[in-house]
Amino acid sequence: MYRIAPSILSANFARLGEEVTQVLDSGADIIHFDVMDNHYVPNLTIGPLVCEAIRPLTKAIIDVHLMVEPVDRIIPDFAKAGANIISFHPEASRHIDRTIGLIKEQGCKAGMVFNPATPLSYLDHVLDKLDLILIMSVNPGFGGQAFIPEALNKLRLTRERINASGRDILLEIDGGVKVSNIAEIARAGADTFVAGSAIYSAGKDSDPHRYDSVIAAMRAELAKVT
Ligand SMILES: O=C(CO)[C@@H](O)[C@H](O)COP(=O)(O)O
Repeated sequence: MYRIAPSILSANFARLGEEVTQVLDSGADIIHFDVMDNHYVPNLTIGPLVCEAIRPLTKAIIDVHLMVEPVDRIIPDFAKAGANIISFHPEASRHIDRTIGLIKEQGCKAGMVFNPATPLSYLDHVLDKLDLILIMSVNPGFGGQAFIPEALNKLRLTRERINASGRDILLEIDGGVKVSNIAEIARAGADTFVAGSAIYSAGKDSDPHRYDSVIAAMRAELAKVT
């Protein structure tokens, strides 16, 4: 099963609530929530208050991607704000196993995120505790960047490790995902697709169905993958 996860980083923040409900009404599965701290990454975005504000709008999964360092202190705040999945970067945690445990103690699913140059060896010893692995196909910090092709190889290697584990772990890709490359990315092993600019740049602000066609086009591409 494939899941499409629009990144609200590229949404119009002046009307964020509508931007969330409109992508879901257009067939998206998950809301991807990018948290940047101007420290771990050179950009500053949104925090638990915004997560709490959008939580009542939907029962869909809110998938929080923490690009913050240090990471542990903010995890309970996002759990209280209604996050379903919380993912972190291993470089931003002093104690990876403890961070995973903290996310789970708070009742959320735990994900770990791999930057383009982060080795998959961080999965050693903790893979069995993860619910999601996020492969970054851009360097984190900004929407609208070009997909880094090496991410395909990393997806293949990660897919092998997930399959070998026999566990149900989502394999998510994030960065430069578009209608034109989503099928190739799925063939490399991803099952969950974060897309920011490709979705949120579609159509006109005034059209409540502006996201229908881009999400349908992504699904049509995914339907071709065998
Ligand atoms: O986490 C990030 C960037 O750090 C991503 O979620 C981007 O927001 C994806 O944007 P596009 O590349 O799809 O425009």
